[in-house]
Amino acid sequence: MNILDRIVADKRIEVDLKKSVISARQLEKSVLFGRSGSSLADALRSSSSGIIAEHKRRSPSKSVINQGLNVSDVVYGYETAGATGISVLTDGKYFGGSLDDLLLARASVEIPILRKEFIIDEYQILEAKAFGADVILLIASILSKEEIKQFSELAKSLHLDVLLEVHNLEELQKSIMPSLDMLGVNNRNLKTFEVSLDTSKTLATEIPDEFVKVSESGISTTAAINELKTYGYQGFLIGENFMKTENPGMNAQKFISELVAE
Ligand SMILES: O=C(O)c1ccccc1NCC(=O)[C@H](O)[C@H](O)COP(=O)(O)O
Repeated sequence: MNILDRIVADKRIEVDLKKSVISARQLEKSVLFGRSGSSLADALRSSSSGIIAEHKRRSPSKSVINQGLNVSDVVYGYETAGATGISVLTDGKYFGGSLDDLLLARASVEIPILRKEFIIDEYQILEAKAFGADVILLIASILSKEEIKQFSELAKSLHLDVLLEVHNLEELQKSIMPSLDMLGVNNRNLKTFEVSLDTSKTLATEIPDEFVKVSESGISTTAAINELKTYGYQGFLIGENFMKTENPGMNAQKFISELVAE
């Protein structure tokens, strides 16, 4: 079994257990469920940096990245640095994240927040809304076309943006539908962990113009972003490059200042 299959198998067990503790009805009663979110896609269309800065403690490909930081400090640092959006990993077992991280992030920043999660059930979309997210991630390789449609339509009905992630042409072709806002190309193969920015470059022309294009993973230089911009990308998801330092917010500030000055 590859790591992605393992993550998804564990996620199914986790979601079934959670449903028995907090019902969907209870999630819908949360104060944040009624909050009108802000659109990451709109923010990216008018942003000069396009940076979506991620809170990421560890990962299957790198194990520990940075476990000693306070999520509120990190995301506030990102917002102050000029990030256009924030990504918060909520998976516990493989990434050391939690829904509490999402809640604390929501309490700390105004800019759009992406719940970075392996969504395989509508329940997780209700959770995203109840814990303050503005955007959900759907990963094409773990979902059928019907699930992508069902989940993205539910998200839109809750006024959440949808970022659909692909890694190859087949995933892209099966996924294109009007209920998506952003198409993300993950430069990391989630089964082998191989990373290449060429993945974003190759798939760029296949993404219809109505979707905001987001390049994800393995981005560590402003030069890489300037090159990806020539392929039409407006969003750039960066985790490890910021999180591996003592002060991710300060690191992001330096990076974004350099980017917008070029
Ligand atoms: O990052 C991993 O090792 C990973 C492994 C398996 C599934 C997903 C994984 N990462 C999720 C992400 O998409 C990244 O956290 C995100 O794009 C940021 O990437 P990076 O800038 O390379 O940290």
